Amino acid sequence: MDYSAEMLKLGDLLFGLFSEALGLDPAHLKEMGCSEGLGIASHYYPACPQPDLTLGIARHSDLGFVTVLLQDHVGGLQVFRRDRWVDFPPTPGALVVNVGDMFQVSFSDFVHLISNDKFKSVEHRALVRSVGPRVSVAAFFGNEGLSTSRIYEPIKELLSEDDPPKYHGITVRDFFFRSFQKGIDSSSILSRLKR
Ligand SMILES: O=C(O)CCC(=O)C(=O)O
Ligand SMILES: [Fe+2]
Repeated sequence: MDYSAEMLKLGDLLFGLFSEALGLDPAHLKEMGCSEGLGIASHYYPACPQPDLTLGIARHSDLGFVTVLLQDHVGGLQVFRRDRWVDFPPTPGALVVNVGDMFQVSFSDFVHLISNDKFKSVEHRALVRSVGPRVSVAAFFGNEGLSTSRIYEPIKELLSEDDPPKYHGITVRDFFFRSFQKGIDSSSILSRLKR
């Protein structure tokens, strides 16, 4: 409960900063409901005797607006960048966002969509290790439980004649539904919402 409450505060702060980074009013993304629908998933990856034969979590990008991930010291998270998998090693005490031990923020498919490609969602996966267990805690903003009929589409203020909308709008619920139909480890549903 405490963790969720702190995450909600962090969410307000982050979405304020992301709004400003997009050149929008600081309250813009919060007013769109982006900091709502918090879902928290805790992962437990046991030590694996043959880590080369499996994965902790397969390649994917997160679906909601933003994910804040807390990971322990074991490591295993990888991010897909410039056509290769890059380790995202835990740095004890390092603050990527100014809270807790080791936080990192990844943009999810929905922020990708509403920002019209200005923020890009990041594909990632987690390996397993022969040492462990490894524990991580992912806080997802814009979780499937966000039951609103609101259609999320590229933000009008970010569009121009030279920068037309790249995606069709969709509700959070439909977005999750269609993504779960396709399963993890296949191309993002964003490609199917392209105009
Ligand atoms: O455990 C990790 O490092 C990644 C977890 C993750 O990607 C997720 O929960 O979406
Ligand atoms: Fe993820």
